[in-house]
Amino acid sequence: MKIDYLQELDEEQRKAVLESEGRSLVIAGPGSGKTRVITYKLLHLLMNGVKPSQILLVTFTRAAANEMIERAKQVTGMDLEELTAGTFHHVCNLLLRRYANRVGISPNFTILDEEDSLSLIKHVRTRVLDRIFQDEKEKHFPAPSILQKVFSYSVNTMSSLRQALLTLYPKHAEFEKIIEEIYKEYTIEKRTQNCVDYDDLLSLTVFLLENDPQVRYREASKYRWLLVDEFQDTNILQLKMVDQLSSVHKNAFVVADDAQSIYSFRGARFENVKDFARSDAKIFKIQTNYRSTQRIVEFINAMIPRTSVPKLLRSVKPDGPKPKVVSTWDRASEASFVARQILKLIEFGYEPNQIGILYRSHSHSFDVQLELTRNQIAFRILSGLRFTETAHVKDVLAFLRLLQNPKEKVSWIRVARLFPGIGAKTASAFADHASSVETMDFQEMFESFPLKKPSLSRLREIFSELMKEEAVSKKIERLYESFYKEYLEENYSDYTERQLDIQRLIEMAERYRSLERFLSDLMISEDVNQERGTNKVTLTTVHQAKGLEWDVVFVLSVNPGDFPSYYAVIDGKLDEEERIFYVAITRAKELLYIMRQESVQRNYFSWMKLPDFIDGIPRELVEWIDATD
Ligand SMILES: Nc1ncnc2c1ncn2[C@@H]1O[C@H](COP(=O)(O)OP(=O)(O)OP(=O)(O)O)[C@@H](O)[C@H]1O
Repeated sequence: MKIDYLQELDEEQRKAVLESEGRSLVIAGPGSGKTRVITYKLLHLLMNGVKPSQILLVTFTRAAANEMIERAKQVTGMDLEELTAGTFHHVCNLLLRRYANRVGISPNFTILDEEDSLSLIKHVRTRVLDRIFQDEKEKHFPAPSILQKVFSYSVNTMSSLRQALLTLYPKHAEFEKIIEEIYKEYTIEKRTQNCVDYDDLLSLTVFLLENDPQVRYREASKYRWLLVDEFQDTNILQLKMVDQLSSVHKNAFVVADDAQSIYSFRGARFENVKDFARSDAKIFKIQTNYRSTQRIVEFINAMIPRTSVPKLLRSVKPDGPKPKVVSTWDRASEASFVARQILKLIEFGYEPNQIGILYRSHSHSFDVQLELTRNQIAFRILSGLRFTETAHVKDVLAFLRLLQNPKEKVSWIRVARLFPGIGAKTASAFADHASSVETMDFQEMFESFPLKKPSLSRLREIFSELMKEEAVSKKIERLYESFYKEYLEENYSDYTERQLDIQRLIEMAERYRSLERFLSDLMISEDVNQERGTNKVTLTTVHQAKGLEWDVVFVLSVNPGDFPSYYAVIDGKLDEEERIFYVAITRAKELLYIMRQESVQRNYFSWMKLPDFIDGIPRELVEWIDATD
């Protein structure tokens, strides 16, 4: 039995399993079998006398832990009930149930999920603002979702609220004191209600282990081995936990691909891998790539992020075509190239579900969504809602739909509610009125409505402005500039992404003369996909593609400003952008297309001289395709 399982490992993997002891770091390349190594380490420990109760296995998701345990059960035939396994949050919960009193809560505490925590923040925020501003409304004060992000970032990076605010939302720095007050009251609320949020689970555990040597010793003595997967995405609190819980037996086996650390916005700390390596850890590298063909692996080797531990991946797969860099003219021609190519690939025998379209930002996929729909190619989207379903695109479309059909109630209710002082009741009353009056004229509709409110006058003005514009794109532009841009800033923490979506919608509208045609093209996209089965092309952001793979991968919009993202570059996060690009290209098994648009080079960001990933590609490793005509 022992011989069998070790033979399923290659030499580097076997060495990592057999020779690791004390603090050990397995630096793994993409597609090199990280899961296999950690599972076999677990097996190996169990087969060599370590009891299940002496092992702590920490994974990124609960499902990953379950899979590993199932495999270990199959091979060892052992009962593994006593093994502690799951995410960091799961482990924290177990510990805090035991020692809650020592951190000022009762063991029967309840856990708030993100939505619960958001509503508590909302409640506290209203109370504090009412107290400070009384009747005056402070309309520029950050929304509850922004506060939630700031609080969470500050906990997970162990930085002050001020630092978190300056990093994430410097434009709200003037409200620092009030935000601090809300945070304090939010914390008190949680304590008096005996509940904790996800971030508390981590921070209270670390606080407990750090400040109570007795508990630390008792808990750390239990575990002879700590096994941690996806270590590149841990934050500072999680690193501390690993150190604390391995402080007696000193056996911590962590697996990481530092080049795939892409969650810094959630507080993940890519430096954890380097800090761990520096702390006299034994280092193992696993560098055989079982996923991609030779040419793709050569390309991956050339594109390793500059800040990563050097690795040289070897491929075991037969040779295939070189990755392709395809120049198109703009988003529309990129989309039509991708759709045409997919039709050819399917004709050639590739299954749609073996094709992935990856992008840095959800908005980069809009034109492709439209083009796939036109070509009757079914797709599924992992990266969130279809763009016509996102709240902000729906808002804009509601205005346009009313311009086309002023009788449509749903859209009236939607647009009216965007304005302060208009609640559900007034919105419905106005919608009823608008759909029942004879006239199709907006001004008359507003004039004949008995209730007068400043917000309704503002809405009326907006419609009169929109009527003045002929072109569809100009209508959206006007709406955006005069009202909606500011609305997004005030209501969404991720407003920059949403603003980009609207700009993309404007670009798309530029290709249409008729409003009716534009709206129908956007709306019919739903139907085609619902009719099809599950064999669909996948559209996803690179973040959501983590751990996945496809035979064919298209990476969209590799243009300076799009990918690498403009916002990340100006925030000094180019290194993380390089890692995101690395994750994207390492998902491909056989064919890889890197798409770029020439028109974007020539206007937009060209004067800013933003970094360009295409410049860093060695010419001989790829095939260059000019599809600009
Ligand atoms: N020694 C091996 N021999 C044959 N196949 C292997 C071996 N080790 C791993 N594999 C296979 O390689 C593929 C990639 O493995 P896995 O998905 O675990 O990679 P990974 O390191 O998690 O990749 P990534 O981090 O890029 O998502 C899997 O299909 C796995 O079964």
